[in-house]
Amino acid sequence: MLLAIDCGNTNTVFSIWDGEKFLCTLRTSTHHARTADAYFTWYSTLVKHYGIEVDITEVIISSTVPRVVFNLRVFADRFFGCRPMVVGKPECLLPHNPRVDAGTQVGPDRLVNTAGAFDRHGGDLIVVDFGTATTFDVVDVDGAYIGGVIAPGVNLSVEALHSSAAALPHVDVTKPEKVIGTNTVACIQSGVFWGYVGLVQGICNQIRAEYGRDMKIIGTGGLAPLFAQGDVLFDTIEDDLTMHGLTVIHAYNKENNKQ
Ligand SMILES: Nc1ncnc2c1ncn2[C@@H]1O[C@H](COP(=O)(O)OP(=O)(O)O)[C@@H](O)[C@H]1O
Ligand SMILES: CC(C)(COP(=O)(O)O)[C@@H](O)C(=O)NCCC(=O)O
Ligand SMILES: [K+]
Repeated sequence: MLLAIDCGNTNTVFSIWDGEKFLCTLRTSTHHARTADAYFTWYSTLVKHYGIEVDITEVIISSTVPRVVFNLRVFADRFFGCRPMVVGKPECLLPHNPRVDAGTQVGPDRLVNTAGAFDRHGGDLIVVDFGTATTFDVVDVDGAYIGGVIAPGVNLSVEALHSSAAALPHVDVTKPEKVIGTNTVACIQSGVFWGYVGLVQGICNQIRAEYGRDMKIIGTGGLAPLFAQGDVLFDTIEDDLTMHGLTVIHAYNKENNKQ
């Protein structure tokens, strides 16, 4: 069985696969100081709770936080006796190499999103990932990541307003009924929600114009479903895109990586 780990700046998600069959997803917050033993305590409690028979033999990791990889490697080695594949390391092959400026360390989550999206949809894509940052990943016709956009994440913007303006409270991001807010909370919600709708539409239009071909837009990440409500921002929303990408890269390495 495969354990696929997607570690973002906010959340760490484990998903367990028996061949092509998806078994379960486990989610915790990301902390670089969490030890291998702490991961195992959390993991085994949940697996027991769900009553799943699990026998992990392989592990693949994508992490936007480099420091967590050490403890996840120890976790894989100590409890499953295996050496994980780590996306972004030279020994982990990608189905298509990115075409970006020399020396650029592309976020592994973006490489994984690209692989997952190309496997499902073919090329000419924009993947919009509403994580800690809001990223736009452009997938070329042949499946290569060719760059994109990094914008501040939705929750980061909310926190920045609250921490820098004394009279502004922290608000939950929801879709407001009206654009013109008639109280402080409604005004902030409107600014964040409609601001991001405009940001996504504007950036996707400009990417399309610069790229010069029609492109499909795929939404993913924690807050994507919120932005799908009623507005035609995406062609599809796929919460499992990063996990799917990890299984694609894992299978590609099994087939092509003989080291
Ligand atoms: N199901 C959800 N509903 C609402 N907010 C969510 C949900 N899942 C994640 N979030 C929030 O969305 C943001 C991005 O989450 P996530 O995609 O897990 O980020 P990352 O991959 O950067 O760790 C976080 O601030 C998180 O609190
Ligand atoms: C842009 C990101 C911070 C997004 O991370 P996330 O929001 O998923 O935690 C991450 O992909 C990253 O650290 N990228 C490195 C720079 C780059 O991709 O060009
Ligand atoms: K992410």
